[in-house]
Amino acid sequence: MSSTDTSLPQGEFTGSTFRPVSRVAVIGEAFCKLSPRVQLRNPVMFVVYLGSIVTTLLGIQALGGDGEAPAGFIFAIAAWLWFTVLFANAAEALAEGRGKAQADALRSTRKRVVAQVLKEPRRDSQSWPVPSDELAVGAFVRVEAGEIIPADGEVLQGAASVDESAITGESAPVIRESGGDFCSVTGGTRVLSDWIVMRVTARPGEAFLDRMIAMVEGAKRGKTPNEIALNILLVALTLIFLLVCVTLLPFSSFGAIVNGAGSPVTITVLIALLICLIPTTIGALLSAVGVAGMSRMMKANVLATSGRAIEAAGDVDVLLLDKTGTITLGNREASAFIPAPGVTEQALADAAQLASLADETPEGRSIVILAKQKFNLRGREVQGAETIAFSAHTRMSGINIDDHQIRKGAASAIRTHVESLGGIFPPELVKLVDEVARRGSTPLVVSDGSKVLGIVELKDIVKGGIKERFAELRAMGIRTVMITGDNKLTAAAIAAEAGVDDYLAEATPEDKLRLIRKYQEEGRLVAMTGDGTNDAPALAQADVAVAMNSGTQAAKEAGNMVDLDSNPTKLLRVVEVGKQMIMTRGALTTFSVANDLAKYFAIIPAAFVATYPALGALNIMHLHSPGSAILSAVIFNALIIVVLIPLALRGVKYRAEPASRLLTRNLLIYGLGGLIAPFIGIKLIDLMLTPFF
Ligand SMILES: Nc1ncnc2c1ncn2[C@@H]1O[C@H](COP(=O)(O)OP(=O)(O)OP(=O)(O)O)[C@@H](O)[C@H]1O
Ligand SMILES: [K+]
Ligand SMILES: [Mg+2]
Repeated sequence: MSSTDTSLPQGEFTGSTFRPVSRVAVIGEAFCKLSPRVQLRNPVMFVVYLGSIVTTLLGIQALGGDGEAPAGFIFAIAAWLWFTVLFANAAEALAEGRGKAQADALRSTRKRVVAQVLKEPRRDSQSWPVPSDELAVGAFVRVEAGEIIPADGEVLQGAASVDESAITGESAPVIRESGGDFCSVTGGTRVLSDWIVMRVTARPGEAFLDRMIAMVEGAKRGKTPNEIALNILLVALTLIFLLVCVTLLPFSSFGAIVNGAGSPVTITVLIALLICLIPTTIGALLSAVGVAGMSRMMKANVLATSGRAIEAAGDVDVLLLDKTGTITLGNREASAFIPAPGVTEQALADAAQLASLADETPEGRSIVILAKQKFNLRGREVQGAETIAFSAHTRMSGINIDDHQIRKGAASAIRTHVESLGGIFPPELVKLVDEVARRGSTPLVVSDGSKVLGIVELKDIVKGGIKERFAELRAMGIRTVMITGDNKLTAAAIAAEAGVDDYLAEATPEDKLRLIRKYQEEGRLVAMTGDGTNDAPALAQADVAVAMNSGTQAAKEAGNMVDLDSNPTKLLRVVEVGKQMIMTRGALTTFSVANDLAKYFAIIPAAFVATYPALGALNIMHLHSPGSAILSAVIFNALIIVVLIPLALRGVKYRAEPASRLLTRNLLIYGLGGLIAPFIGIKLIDLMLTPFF
C-alpha cells in the first residue's frame, strides 16, 4: 500500500525549480505598466503619473524660454516623478514575476498527451486515442503504468501508484484508487505501476491547476476587503492633500504681494509637494504585498485560489478538521474479525466479505483482503444480487443475496437496522465495540437480517508530529476541533492522541456545516481542513478552507486552498502567511503616513521661505536652497520605495505573540522610523545636490 511513513513532509516547495526573475524582464514590465489603464487601477499612483506628465509638459514649455522655473530644475523633478511611478511598477512586476516563475514551473507539468478514451468505464472496453486538450468532461480514460494522467479526474476502476512529484514535489509515490477519499487524480502526474480507469472531471484549461496558475499570475486576483478599505483611506488622504496644495497657491501669491518679496510658488513645486505628501510609499507597494503573500503561500506548498482567504487566514479563531485522511493517514484497513457470542470467526468473515464484494471503498476492499488472508475465502459471483453502497448518511453498506440481508456499518446504524427488523443488539457486543473504539480503531458491525454477527476492526494511524503543532496553534489562540462521522469513543481516542481541543463525533455532512455556521454566527473566523466528498459542504462554508491534495475532487473544488503535502498542521503556515501579510501592509502604511508628515515639516519652510521669510526659522535642517530641498524630498520619496521593496516582498517577521504587543512594536519601529528617516535622508540627498545649485 502507500508509504507507511507517518511523519509529515515539512519542507518548502521542492517540486519544480524556480527560475529567478530576470532584471530585464522586470524593467520591461515596469515600462509596460505605464499605460493609463494600468495606472488608473491605483489612485495614489495615478496622481503621481499625472504629476509626471504635467511637469514634463512644463519642462518642455520652459525650454521655449517662458517657463515658470529653469528647465533643468523642472526636468529633474519630472524625471524623479517618473522614477517614482516606475519603481512602483517594478515592485509589482517583481512580486508577479516570482509568481510567474512558479506558474511556469507548474505549467510545464501540463503536458499534451494522447489519452485512451474508453467506450465504457471498463479496462477492456473498446478504446480510441484522443489528445488530452480535446478531452470532454465525463469521458472515460484508461491510464496504464508509465503513462501520464491526461486530465483531472476520479478513478472509477483499479488502483495504481502515482508519481505526483511534478506537482507536490514529494518523491514518494501515492496510491490512487476507486471509491473512498483517495480517488482523485491530477492531470500531469504519472502512473508508476498498475492501471486505472478514470472519469475526466475538468475541461482542459479549467482544471484546478489552471485556475491556480491564473491566480498566481495576478490575472484573477481581485482586491480583498481589507485592501479595498485601505484604498479608500489612501484616496481620502490624497484628496485632502490635493486640497491643501491647491489652497497653498493663493496663499503664496498673497504672501508675495503683501511681503513684496520673492515670487509665488510654482506649479512644479506644488506638484512635487503634493507627491511628497500623499501616501505614495504604501500606494506603490500595496499590490506587491498582496501578490507576494500569494507567492509565499505557494512556497509553503499551498495553492490558494483566493487572496481573500489568505487574508482571512491571518485572523482565524477556530480550526475544524476531518478525522480520517486528515488527522489520520486515512487508509483504514481491516485488522481483525471479532465474532459475537455463538458465531464463528469464519462465519463472520464470510458475511463481512459478502457485504464488501461490491464495496469499492478502501475499507470494503481491505475486508475482502483480510477474509482471503485469514480463511482463504475467495470472491464469488454477486451479479444479480442487490448491493447497497456506503453513504455518510446511513453509515452502512451491504448486499441482499439469496434471501440474506447482509449489512456492515457503524454500531449505532446497525443497532437501529437490526432493531427495526425485530432483532436485538447483544449486550456482550456493546462491550467489544467499545473496546475496539477505545483503541482508536473504527468498529464496523456486521449483521445478517436481524442477527448481529460481530465486529470488523478497522485500524488507522494518526499522522506524525501533529500534537506538538496543535499546541502551537493553541498558543496562537486558535481552537482545534476534530469532526468525524465515526463513533464517540473512537473519536475521543484519536482526539486525545492528536491533541485537539474538542471533537464532534457521529457527524453527518450537515452537522459539519451546521457547526461552522454556529461558530461564524458567534463572529468567529473558521478554517476547515478536510479531504472527503462529505467534507465538501463544510469546506464551501468555511472562511479558510484547506483541502488535502490526497482528497477528492469535490473537496478540492469546494475549498479555497489545496495543501499539496496533505498536512493538517499546514494551517500553522497558512495563518502565519496571512498574519504576515496583514502586518506588512500595516507596517508599510504606518511608515508611509509618518514619513509624509515628516516630509511636510522638512520642505514646507524651504518651499515658502521666499514669500514668507519668517518661515526660514523653521528650516531646522539647513537645507541648501528651496530648490534643492524640494528636489531632495522628491528623490527621497522615490528611493524609499526601492528601499522598502524587499520588505514588501519578504514580509514583516512574524512572531507568535499577542496582537497588542505586535502592534506596539510595529508602531514603534515603523511609525518612529517613518518620522525620522526623511530628516536624515533628505539632508543627505541635499548635501549631494548642493554642487548643482
Ligand atoms: N465502506 C463502509 N461500509 C460501511 N460502513 C462504513 C464504511 N466506511 C465507513 N463506514 C462507517 O461510517 C462511519 C462514517 O463514515 P466516514 O468515516 O467516512 O465519515 P467522515 O464524516 O468522513 O468522518 P472521518 O473521515 O472524519 O472519519 C464510519 O465511522 C464507519 O463506522
Ligand atoms: K509620499
Ligand atoms: Mg472523511
